[in-house]
Amino acid sequence: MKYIMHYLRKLHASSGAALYVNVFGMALSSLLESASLLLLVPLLGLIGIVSAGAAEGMLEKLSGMLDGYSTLHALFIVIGIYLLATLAQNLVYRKMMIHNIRLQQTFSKKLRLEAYKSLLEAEWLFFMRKRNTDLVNTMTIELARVLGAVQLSLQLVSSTIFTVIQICIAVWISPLLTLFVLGCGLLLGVFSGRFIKRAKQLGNQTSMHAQAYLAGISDQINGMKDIKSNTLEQSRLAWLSDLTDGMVKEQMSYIRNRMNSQLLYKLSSAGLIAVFILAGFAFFQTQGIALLIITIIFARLWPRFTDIQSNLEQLAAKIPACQSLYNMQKESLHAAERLRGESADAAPMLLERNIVCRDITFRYDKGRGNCTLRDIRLHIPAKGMTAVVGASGAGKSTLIDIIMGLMQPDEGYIEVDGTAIARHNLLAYRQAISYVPQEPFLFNASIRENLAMLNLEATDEMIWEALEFASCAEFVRKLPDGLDTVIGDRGIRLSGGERQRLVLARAIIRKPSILVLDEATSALDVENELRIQEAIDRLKGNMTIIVVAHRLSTIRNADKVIVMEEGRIAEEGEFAKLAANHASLFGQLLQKQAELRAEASA
Ligand SMILES: Nc1ncnc2c1ncn2[C@@H]1O[C@H](COP(=O)(O)OP(=O)(O)OP(=O)(O)O)[C@@H](O)[C@H]1O
Repeated sequence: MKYIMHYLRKLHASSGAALYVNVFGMALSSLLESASLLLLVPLLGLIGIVSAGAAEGMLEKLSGMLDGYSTLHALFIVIGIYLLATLAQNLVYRKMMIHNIRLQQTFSKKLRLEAYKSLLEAEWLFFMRKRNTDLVNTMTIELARVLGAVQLSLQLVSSTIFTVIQICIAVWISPLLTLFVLGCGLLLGVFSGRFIKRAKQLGNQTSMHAQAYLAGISDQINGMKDIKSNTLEQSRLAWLSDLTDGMVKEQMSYIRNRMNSQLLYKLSSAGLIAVFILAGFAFFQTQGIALLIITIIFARLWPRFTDIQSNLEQLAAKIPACQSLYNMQKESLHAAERLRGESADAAPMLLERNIVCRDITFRYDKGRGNCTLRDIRLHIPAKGMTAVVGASGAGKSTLIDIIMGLMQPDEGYIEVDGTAIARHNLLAYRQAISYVPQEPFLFNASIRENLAMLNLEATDEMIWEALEFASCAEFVRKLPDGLDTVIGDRGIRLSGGERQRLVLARAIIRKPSILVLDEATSALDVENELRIQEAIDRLKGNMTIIVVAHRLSTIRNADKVIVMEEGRIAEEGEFAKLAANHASLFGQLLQKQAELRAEASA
């Protein structure tokens, strides 16, 4: 319940007084509905279904008010009041429903924004530790279930208010009989506790299945080429079949649990009505018309008990989703970068002299395990091209993430032109960097939008200039919609090389002081690679370029090469000098690549 209360408190904070207006409106609607029901008493007396003498106590008073009128007039008055009460109830109900949806939608927007903001503000390490699809699952399926839980809670409050009002009226008419029925209801509530518990267990399974499904299906759709080329279709179908078997079982258990509880409620409802009609006559001396009214009230009230029970079960099944969103927000807030005193549009830092790594040490598993980077002392000259090379797992990407300010070192720090990078200037530093990742990522939008995202003031002229620079203007010109062509998941398909060059154009349009390319040429053929090389050479001298390279042929023009080995800098210097020393690690790496290339072309 703690997790649901957390989101209800948020709803309260988001809606303020409007929430009380809603609850009050729902209560008013119930009251009007009950009032119109009560008018049936004199109405029935007037039209002679029951004799007027049968109405006693408060029923007598109601009928008594109409004493001075002729039967026809009294009938019109009662029907008029009945119609007015019904009209008022429906108008209030309509208004409240619209109000309710507005509250829900506002809250839904607020919750989505808040959850996404907490994710966006989390440090990069948080994302490295999480499975992407788990985050996607929480932000989509689980978040929708949380909104469902909040809606159910509101329904529960309104059902409870309605029920309480109806009970009050029933108590007014016949306290003893009402207490008797309530006693039975409570007893039933105690029995049905196990249905709610079971629903919560099944809700946990729903969350687990949704997580496994999303993770598996997105992995497999991303890896479809591997599946097809390795003929894994049957095994993947078997995986899905097993998973869906589990889902079917869980859904069947859930529906069985719900149907069982409803069966219990419905049977006991029929039994109860029979018992209290008999008891009304036998023990409580309730008069015919009062008994009729109580019967009507309880015939309407009992389904509300069933609704409350059903809402509680559905709510219990959604608790795991609330817990999952709560935990994600808590963890991401805990991992927030806590940048100090900087707004998101901080002016980019200018790099004039150098970037220096001062004795940097870093571990992924804090306090445990080996250091991924150890005592890194490094000097990256401004406006030059620096290449980072090394065997797989040597720590190249980790070093780049630290140099880009995405991860903070455990020891040591980064210095830019003699100023240490810390929380107060981290954002300005990052604004100075553009990054071309290993796997080129493009947003699901037009080419123009993709490029303008990094420079809101970019004109078409600037966009074409960047495209020319990255050697992609030619193929963009050939596209039917030119700059308006939609790319990304739902857009046209581009080759790896074309995507890579577009990402490079996007990086350039920002006119960054520092350009970081993580194996940016890995997806390119020889011709494209050469064109990219030319683009990078053109950029040399204008900005500081840091390249993580696997293909050593692409870094021949680097001003400085850094060779990494097991988290340390093993060698550094000019390409030609390092290459000339065949005994050096770099010399060996070159040798190995030359052999591999020779084998491949043989
Ligand atoms: N998120 C992570 N959590 C724990 N360890 C990690 C994580 N990412 C990388 N490592 C480990 O840190 C070491 C350095 O990894 P890194 O990715 O920096 O190497 P790399 O030189 O870039 O490798 P590659 O060329 O294969 O990309 C490796 O041993 C790797 O297993």
